[in-house]
Amino acid sequence: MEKYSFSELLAYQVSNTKIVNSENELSLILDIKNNQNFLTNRRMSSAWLKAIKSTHQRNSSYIQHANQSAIRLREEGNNFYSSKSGSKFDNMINAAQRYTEAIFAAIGNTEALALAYANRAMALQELEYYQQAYDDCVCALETNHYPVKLLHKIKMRQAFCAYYLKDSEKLKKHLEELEKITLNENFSQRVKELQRGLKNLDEETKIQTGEIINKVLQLKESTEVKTDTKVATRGRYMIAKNAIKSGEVIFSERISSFVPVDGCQICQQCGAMLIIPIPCHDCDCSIIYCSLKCRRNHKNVHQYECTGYLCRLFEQIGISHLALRVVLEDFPAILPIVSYETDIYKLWQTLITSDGSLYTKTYVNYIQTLQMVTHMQKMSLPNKLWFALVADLLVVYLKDYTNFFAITNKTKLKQCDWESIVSALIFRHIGQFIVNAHTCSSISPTNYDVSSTTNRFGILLVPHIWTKPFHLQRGMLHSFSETKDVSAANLPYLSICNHACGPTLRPKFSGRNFYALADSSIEKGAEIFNSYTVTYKNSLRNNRRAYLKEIYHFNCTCTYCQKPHPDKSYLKYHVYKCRNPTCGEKFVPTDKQDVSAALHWWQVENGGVSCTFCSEEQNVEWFMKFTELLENTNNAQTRLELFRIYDIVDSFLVDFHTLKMEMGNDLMKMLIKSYNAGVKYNTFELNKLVSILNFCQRATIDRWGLQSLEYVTKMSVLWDFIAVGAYQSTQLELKTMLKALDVVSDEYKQVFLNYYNDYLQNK
Ligand SMILES: C[S@@+](CC[C@H](N)C(=O)[O-])C[C@H]1O[C@@H](n2cnc3c(N)ncnc32)[C@H](O)[C@@H]1O
Repeated sequence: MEKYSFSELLAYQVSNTKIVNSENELSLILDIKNNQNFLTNRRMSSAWLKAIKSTHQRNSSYIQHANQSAIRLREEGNNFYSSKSGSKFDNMINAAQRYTEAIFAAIGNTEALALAYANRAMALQELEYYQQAYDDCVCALETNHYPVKLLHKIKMRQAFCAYYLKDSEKLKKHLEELEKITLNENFSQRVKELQRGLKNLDEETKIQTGEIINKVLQLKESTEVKTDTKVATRGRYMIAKNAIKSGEVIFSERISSFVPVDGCQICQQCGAMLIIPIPCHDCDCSIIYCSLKCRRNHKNVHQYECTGYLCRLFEQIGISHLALRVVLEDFPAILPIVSYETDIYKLWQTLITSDGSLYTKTYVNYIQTLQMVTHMQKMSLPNKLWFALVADLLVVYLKDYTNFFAITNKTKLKQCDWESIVSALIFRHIGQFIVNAHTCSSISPTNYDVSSTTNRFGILLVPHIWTKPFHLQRGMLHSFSETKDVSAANLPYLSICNHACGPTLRPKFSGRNFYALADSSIEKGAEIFNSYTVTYKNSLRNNRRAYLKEIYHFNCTCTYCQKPHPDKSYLKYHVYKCRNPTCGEKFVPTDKQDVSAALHWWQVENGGVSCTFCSEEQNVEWFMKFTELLENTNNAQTRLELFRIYDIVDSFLVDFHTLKMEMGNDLMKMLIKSYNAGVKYNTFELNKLVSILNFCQRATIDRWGLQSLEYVTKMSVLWDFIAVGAYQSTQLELKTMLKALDVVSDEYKQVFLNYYNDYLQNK
């Protein structure tokens, strides 16, 4: 079986299942079960899962090699820890980074792992990450391989961390533990010091960590849900109950379930990105947490997913992972309410019919998910079968590798019926998430790959950018000048919003909290629109329409799509002035085959652009030259040439042209790097720099608005130039820029605010 890939397995099973169309998810699952090839398919699924599991089984030479790597990395960390040269802070960062790599390299429950955690705790304490250091001590002890002779050291570290965290309860406990150990003079002295500290600790000032991001916030009073009875496809929609001002929160919602995308390094429980990772060794460090608290809170889910992560199952199933996650998180809560049912069909109706008894229990979150729209019925039978068989495969996984179905033991239905129900629920959620899942975007580090499988220590442990926890070095805010999709989430209330190509809301994702901010002033009674795709300022109507029709099954008739020139707002970012002296017309490149490629010719190999009036091919050699020169901005001559090219193209690329903005942004990023490397700019260069920065700001606001991640990432470069004294902003400008941070997650906002307070507010 191991020679089959996931898609080959599914394709074979689909071709092997001869059934007619069914009316709902449960009937299709039951039809599949009654099919004559069902047992063969099931055996294949089991064998395939077994095969991928054995592929990831570690042999003894792997284990030996892993432990050796862990020891070597820890020693590298020790060298940094005891280094006397260079900045102490960066040495500690480097040490903690190597210890983290040692943690990832080590095998679970070994001395190598215990020591890697214990040593990281030591570096993190120096770096003043006290809660993380405390958690590391616990992780070291949990391995049951921490050397007994060193126990006093780790207990002492816990006591110190507890003291700094102002946690008198824990401090007391660790002091009592230390009193039972025979200590030398030095350690006894430290215990006395801590005993004095305990007396002074004020319980009320206990530091709360990780709480901001975890606070449950739900705000829905300003909105109301209606149902369109005239245009059936529009279904439910949301309106504003009161007038809402631009930038205000329209509603907020707790993300009920999410899964990281592309192995993004985020805490599986709270979604935080700025973390010192604690991996799960049982699944080969495939997932991480920001704290032991999050690991504890996620246990009810991870106990069922750990083996799946170990054998890389979830990487292969895309959005179906979110469907499984929702069942794992939400199904156990409704089980006691529906466990009286003796008939599987009736049970299914209770689950999916909104006038059923379950739906009177408004406190049950899962019912909001169960109500979400699905277009599964509109899919072709082979497509439906594919998803149904993925759901069945996941049930086989739960059966073979977890004790998930033990929760159904004391119910009236048989386990095989519950298997069908769970399969049908996963299948239903897959259909729902095709049109309801939300992609969470976040600011992301530029010099650290958050999806890397080799570097998994996290941006907080990258040297030469931080001065203390969450405070950056001057000129280093551009380390956060990119955005990335980090997770796929279930947000049933946001899912009620219908689509418009110019949305009324701006999403803000912060850990597990979601906020819908008003894009502009909203009148009482106006509909709240989300955008399911790229907005009208960033895409062509036909492309959007085709996508919305194919995935969401409706024809977009929003005000932007109905305008006489629906692409005008987008094409204005692609206007050229013909270089042919006898022509000189303004034109937008076009191509019958592929308009997008014609508009973005610089991203296409050997791409070029021709005037649509005189057909003259325009000279674009400068673009290659510009890109090449960007590599060497430390050189004064190169910079002069870059500014010269930028000036020349200014008259060719009209107004807020996309390419002119991209070139400006790239140039600014390279120039701040050069500045940090010691390059000083003369007055001519500073003037150029200011004018390009101004242009990029205006162009970004025109296209994405001030409250957008796009703007904040550009602002990060601008703030660097302000911080180093190369650009001056008025107080009003600074205030406006601070407002833009409303759209950023709380953890990144804190980094930006710290930067502002450290380097900008007195400029
Ligand atoms: C995320 S749901 C939105 C909420 C949905 N109306 C409901 O009743 O739950 C997406 C689905 O709503 C419908 N929809 C969303 N926006 C629409 C629009 N502008 N016009 C028509 N139908 C729309 C489509 O059926 C689409 O697949």
